[in-house]
Amino acid sequence: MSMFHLLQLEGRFQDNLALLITPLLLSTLLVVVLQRFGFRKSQKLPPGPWPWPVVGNLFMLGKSPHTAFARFAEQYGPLVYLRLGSAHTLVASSPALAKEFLQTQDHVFHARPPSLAFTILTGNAGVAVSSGSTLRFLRRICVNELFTAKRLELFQPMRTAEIHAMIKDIYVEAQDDKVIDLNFKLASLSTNNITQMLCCGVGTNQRDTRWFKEIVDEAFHWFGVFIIADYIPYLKWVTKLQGIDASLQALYTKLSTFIQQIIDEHRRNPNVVDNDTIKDFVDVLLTMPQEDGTGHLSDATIQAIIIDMLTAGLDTSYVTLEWVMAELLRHPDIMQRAQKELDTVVGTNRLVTESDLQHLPYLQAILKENFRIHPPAPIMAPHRSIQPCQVEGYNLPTNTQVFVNLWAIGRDPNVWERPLEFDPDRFMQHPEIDVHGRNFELLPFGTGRRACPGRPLGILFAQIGLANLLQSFDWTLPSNLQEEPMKLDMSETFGLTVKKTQGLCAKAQPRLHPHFYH
Ligand code: HEM
Repeated sequence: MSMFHLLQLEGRFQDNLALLITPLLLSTLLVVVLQRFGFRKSQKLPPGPWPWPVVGNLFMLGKSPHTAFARFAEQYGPLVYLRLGSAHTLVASSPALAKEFLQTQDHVFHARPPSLAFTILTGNAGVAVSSGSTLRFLRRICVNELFTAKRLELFQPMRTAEIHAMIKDIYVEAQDDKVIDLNFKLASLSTNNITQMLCCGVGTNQRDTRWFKEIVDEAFHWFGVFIIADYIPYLKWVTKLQGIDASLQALYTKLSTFIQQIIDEHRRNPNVVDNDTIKDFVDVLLTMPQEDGTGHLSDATIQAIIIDMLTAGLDTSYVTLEWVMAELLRHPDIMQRAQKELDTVVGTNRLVTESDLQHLPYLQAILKENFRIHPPAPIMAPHRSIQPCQVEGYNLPTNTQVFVNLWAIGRDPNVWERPLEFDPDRFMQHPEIDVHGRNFELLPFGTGRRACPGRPLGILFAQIGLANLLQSFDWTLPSNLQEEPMKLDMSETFGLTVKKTQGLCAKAQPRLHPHFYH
């Protein structure tokens, strides 16, 4: 999760600029004086571009903040100071600085900046907007109850059934020589997998999961809208005038009403709780006590956790598979080597299973390489300091927000040899580098108190999804690109997660005996 909901730019800032001009001009005179002669003069700050009055450096971010941040790092060094509206902002673009903010000073930088969209859409509860003891409590639930190895194993039949259904679908289309819309197939797979595990394990149907995707897409739209009040709080009234609060409230009502129906349904028909019965997360959450150890979690808290997981988990999971398939289509030699590994370890007389994954080091190296060059959440989600602190000799005030630019670190020639080359062998030579938050040069899931709680599922889903796609089919690009695969368009669209601008399409040739596809 990427969870750029807390940044909310997606390039729409410029589109909304006209709406903001009048209030900005009115405010400028006052703020320019405070800004020029206030904070910046009294503090020695890291280098960075000069901020404009009121808006600061916001307008310099354009449609791809991660690449703009990388350009600033080239110009000013790995620690850059920006002013986004009135928010003191740092961008960290080196493994050493990632370690400083996410490990050494994790106790200071573990809060999140305020976000109107996220506050309203989660009912101001849940993991992403919490802090202090509530945050610790909710994260304990995620780590100790929801994403445990045992729980993930219980959901294995569901995951396998969904993946096999997708493989069968692709087989049918491949028989008709159709070009496969991988973007759509992978997004549907991720939606079904996550919604079933969260709350649709029982009692709901395909219509419900499709509905989820629609409403989550609507929420994503809002996470991508630039909301001026997040950056310049005294302009809250502009946001109200634009009707943003009301629209967000209406969406929240729709989302929470639907999830409440699911909670009520689970309450009426509780699933048997034992090792042989698959329970979804709502079932688990209904049994959990409150923070003080009494009673049960409130419905509002359960709703917020489910909304957190939906928004953070759906897109991150499928874009990982889409980017890695795009890289493999550009590098047929790497795809063939991964298939050879599958044929050697698993063979062609049975389908790959999750227990095979640990024996597939090259497949794992491919995914690490993909996380390096295409981190789904390229600037993570912003962290905010809860007290004044010192970093590299600079005195930073409370409420300084920091972005760790994973995208820039992954492409930095000082960190990686030939950084723009897709070469999984770098991780075959260094298998000790993993994505579990111990190696600061590769942090696709973050690390520390705010690290992604869904990491075990994110990794598992990517590995088993990729293994099945490669074992079941030979993949090639559509005919116009077959001769020159490197011409495949790899442009990115920034948002909650960075997506391929053009959804991936490819041709599939079955590799296994036909009975495996039925
Ligand atoms: C490939 C898949 C995924 C990637 C790359 C990913 C990445 C991330 C990153 C970078 C963060 C922010 C970490 C930070 O700020 O320090 C995050 C947060 C989060 N992720 Fe994931 N994620 C993935 C899948 C998932 C899944 C499947 C779920 C749940 C179903 C999930 C739930 C969350 C939640 C709830 C947070 C917020 C944590 C907090 O604010 O304390 N993620 N994720």
